[in-house]
Amino acid sequence: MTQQVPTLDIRRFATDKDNFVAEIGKAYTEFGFCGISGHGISDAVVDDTYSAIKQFFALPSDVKARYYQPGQGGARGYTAVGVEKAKDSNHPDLKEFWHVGRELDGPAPHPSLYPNVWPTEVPEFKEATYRLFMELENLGNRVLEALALFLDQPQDYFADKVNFGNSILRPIHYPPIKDTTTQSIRAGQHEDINLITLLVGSNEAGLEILRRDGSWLPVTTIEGTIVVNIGDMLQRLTNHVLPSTTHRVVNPAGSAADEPRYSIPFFMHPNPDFVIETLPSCISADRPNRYPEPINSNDYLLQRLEEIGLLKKSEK
Ligand SMILES: O=C(O)CCC(=O)C(=O)O
Ligand SMILES: [Fe+2]
Repeated sequence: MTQQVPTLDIRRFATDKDNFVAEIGKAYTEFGFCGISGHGISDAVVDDTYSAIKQFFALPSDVKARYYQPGQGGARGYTAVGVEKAKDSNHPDLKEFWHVGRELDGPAPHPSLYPNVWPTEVPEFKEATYRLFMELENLGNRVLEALALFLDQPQDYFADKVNFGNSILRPIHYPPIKDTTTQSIRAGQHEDINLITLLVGSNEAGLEILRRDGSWLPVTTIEGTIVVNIGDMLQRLTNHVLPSTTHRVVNPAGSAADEPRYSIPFFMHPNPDFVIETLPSCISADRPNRYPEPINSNDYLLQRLEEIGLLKKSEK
């Protein structure tokens, strides 16, 4: 059977709400991933961000390294190749990345909402990436509204749980692969930690999701589609009604290994003090509560950052 991650036009959430909610729910229960078209984020916003991040990643390593922020678990600024690895893997991922967090008007409502740092070498970096951050957050809020209805919650269920979310935009550069005998891959198989992830740039080959039968399914979407997937925090909140699907980015074969790959996931997080407690509507006789112990989102995040090598025990 040929399978493909479905794509849905989010404009139908306004015009054909009930069917849209049922279809997005089906896409996520089956795949944990769904392509979103009709999102209204312009090519210019995306292109400006790609142009800025490519300029940054092209800088000398020692210049980039100055933007590493010790003790934050990579929460803001730059993280070099060889630092992050998938949980339970011994081989670090073949990628470097930058994290943009939420800009705040006043004092941070939680210490984990660190201030941003910006690369002075690329003056347009801040405006371009933060514009994309805001537009993706907007889109993420609409996806969460649809998911709230699918979960028998009020449409605005997530609104006051994500308004100070510790969300991050992660521009990633996967450099050309020089050592083709490496045991590492671009991104080892993993599940995302957060509520939902919105991925811009999924048109480039490499992303694959793990199906229940153990096979890997490449995610291919048409240009302009934003891929949105469920992370572990939402999987936990929904008692696995919405599954967080394992995925990876594989190394390209042949001469394609000489080409870099760029992508920009936006990890949407709840407010740091949000307590993840299984939704009663997701518990039944057939689906007993897997998580009787609620957990604070920030504690959950710190535990997970340590597992993937971004935070050392002593820094917690
Ligand atoms: O680069 C991609 O396509 C996916 C990246 C990813 O899965 C991640 O950073 O969590
Ligand atoms: Fe991921």
